[in-house]
Amino acid sequence: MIIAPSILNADSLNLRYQIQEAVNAGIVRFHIDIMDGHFVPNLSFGPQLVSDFKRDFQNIKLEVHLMSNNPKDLVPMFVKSGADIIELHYESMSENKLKYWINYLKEKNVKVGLVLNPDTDINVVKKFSTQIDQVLVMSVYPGFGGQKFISESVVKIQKLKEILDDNIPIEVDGGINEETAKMVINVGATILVAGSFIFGSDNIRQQVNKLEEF
Ligand SMILES: O=C(CO)[C@H](O)[C@H](O)COP(=O)(O)O
Ligand SMILES: [Co+2]
Repeated sequence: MIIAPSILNADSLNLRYQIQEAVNAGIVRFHIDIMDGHFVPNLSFGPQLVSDFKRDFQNIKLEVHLMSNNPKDLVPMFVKSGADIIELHYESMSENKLKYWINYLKEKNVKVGLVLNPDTDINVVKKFSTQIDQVLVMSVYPGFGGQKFISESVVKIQKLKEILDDNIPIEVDGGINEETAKMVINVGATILVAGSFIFGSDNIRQQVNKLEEF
């Protein structure tokens, strides 16, 4: 099981210290939410954050959750910034464009995740399953941290597990806490994104430990 903390709701002015605390608690991968103010009604980080992060935490893997319908400008930027994994929303572009960008990332040796919004049919993954490295199931509507976990996500993950090859891990993003983590792990999720549960507390190590118990 991998825990990928989302720094979306971390304290921007104390980011380095909060990241370091999570690393000290054993975290080896972070989730960077990129919001473009268009595909989702919020703004977050840019490629500079990713390159600074990679410069100062060289052993840490970064997954970029790209919430944008402007892949043409943003995908190359985040490849250049050093992202290890780029996660593209099924809903953000046509299937042909998605195939194009998945191939582009493969050629650049960047791993690819396919992201599904809460209302998206899980069967769409079948069209991409030979090309992707992981699937990210959104358990909230994308755009903001700190939302409530959508409980229907559990059945969705269970069904996705049945149609996906075992070598494609399922990641879950949104509203993850001790209870919801247990629910999604029980049905086959192996990567958990957790934002406010980890950074909304004064004790980051303790929050990481709580999720790592499973
Ligand atoms: O993609 C996201 C929102 O669009 C975030 O990754 C997600 O919301 C994590 O935050 P939290 O754990 O607080 O729900
Ligand atoms: Co995210």
